[in-house]
Amino acid sequence: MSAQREMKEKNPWHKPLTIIITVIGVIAIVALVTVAGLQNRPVFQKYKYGIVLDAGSSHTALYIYKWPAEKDNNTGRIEQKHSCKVKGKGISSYAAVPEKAGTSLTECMQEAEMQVPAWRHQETPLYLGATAGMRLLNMENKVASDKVFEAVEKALQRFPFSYQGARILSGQEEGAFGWVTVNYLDDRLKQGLQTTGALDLGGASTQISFVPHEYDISESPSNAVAFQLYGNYYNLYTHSFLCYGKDQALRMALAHQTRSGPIAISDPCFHPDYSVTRNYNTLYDSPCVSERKPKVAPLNFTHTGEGNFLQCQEVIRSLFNFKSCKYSKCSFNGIFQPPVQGSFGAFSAYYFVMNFLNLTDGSMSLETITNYVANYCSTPWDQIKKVYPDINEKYLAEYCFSGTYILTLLTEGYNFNTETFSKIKFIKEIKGSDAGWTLGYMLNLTNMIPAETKDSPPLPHAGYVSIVTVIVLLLFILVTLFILSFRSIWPKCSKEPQIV
Ligand SMILES: Nc1ncnc2c1ncn2[C@@H]1O[C@H](COP(=O)(O)OP(=O)(O)OP(=O)(O)O)[C@@H](O)[C@H]1O
Repeated sequence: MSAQREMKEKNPWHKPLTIIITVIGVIAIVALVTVAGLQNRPVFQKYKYGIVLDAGSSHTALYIYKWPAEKDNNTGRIEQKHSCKVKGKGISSYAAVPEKAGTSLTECMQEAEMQVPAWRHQETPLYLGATAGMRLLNMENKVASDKVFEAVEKALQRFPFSYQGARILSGQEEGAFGWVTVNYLDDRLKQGLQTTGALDLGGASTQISFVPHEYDISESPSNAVAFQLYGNYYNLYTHSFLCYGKDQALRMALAHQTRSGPIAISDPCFHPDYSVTRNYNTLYDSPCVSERKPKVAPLNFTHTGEGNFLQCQEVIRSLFNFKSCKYSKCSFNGIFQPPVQGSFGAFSAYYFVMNFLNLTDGSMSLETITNYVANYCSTPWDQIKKVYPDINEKYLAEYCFSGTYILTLLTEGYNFNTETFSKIKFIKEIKGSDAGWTLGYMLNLTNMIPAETKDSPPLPHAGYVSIVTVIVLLLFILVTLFILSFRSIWPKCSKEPQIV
């Protein structure tokens, strides 16, 4: 009782001051936390956009990408917002009527106008990249190729976007940008993780790209691409085989079988009972086979199926030259290739074909997959048509060839074995964005991947609020202690101490 009394005597202002400090403190904390919370709440997300047209040999596709506007400085995550498949064939097929190459793009471009907010149109970059179809047309007929580009440019410039040009990508660019796309979408570049290789099977060319172990780039400099991304260095091996996309490979396989100009062939890569009439001129109308056209041949030949996987592999093997290699190691046709290494993402036709055959599971061994394809090939054509009535008949007829081609290319061409094959994932997209070269191409042209700076992500909202709260609490305690330590010089309160 007397101790309490003593306290009161010593701290006559003790109680009111404590209450005032507490009230002010609580108000300050509530105010600060509220302000911190409200201020840091993400504002209505605004996006920027970029458009890339992939003018492939078989068709053209339009991709729209978007990224948060406030993170324009290399830190925002870019994702695919929309894609549009242009109706009809690839732009190279319009060599005889170039204007149609331009008009064919109209529908998808109109879709892009709807997809990108109007107030962003003028600042949205628009690119067109052409791949193997135009590479072949350019080799075959440069004038026709230029005319197609002229028509395409004219058509694209009519739209309100920021047109950045149309050009043919080199095979090396196609391979390297496909690799960038896969690793960017997987977040491997930013985090400096081990990268994934990229396998792309188009209609007219195919690409393989990966970062090999102990890679001596001087052995074949034309296959090396050096990158510095997010502060990490990569020595990428990449090669593009022109004419080894699945459509041109099929042409080569048919050319091999019709080299003597027969009136009919029995093809092991097509189903038993399959039979169509094909035209010699149409078959040999490609730089991939034109030189092999038989001197004497009828107008047409009958193409019938046999459905024999092993014999089909024999035909496909004849498309690869394994004889000459001036390097320490080659894939085929005398092209340098270090041993395949690590995991791979296989996309485009690799995915279309393996997905149709139900072989994208990942748990299936190479042997199981091979047996499945062999069994599929031997199934009669009538039966196949009955089981898959809704599948495009051209694709359906070719899955036996395509499946066999994929397995032969991977195992005998690139030297994947049972173990390394199991590290291939057949993919269409990653986190909602299609796998392919287009995203990597745009990232490069818009400088969206910094070479040096490592990204340090901003503090998440909850972390920010917690830190502000802790700082406020600490400040509050500090101020209280400070005030209390000066209590002896604090002016006396109105009430005189009562001495009882
Ligand atoms: N659902 C499908 N089933 C089977 N094949 C398909 C399917 N869809 C597309 N294809 C074929 O897959 C191949 C690859 O298609 P993709 O669009 O990747 O090639 P591209 O870009 O036209 O060719 P390139 O890259 O060589 O210029 C083409 O031959 C195409 O016709």
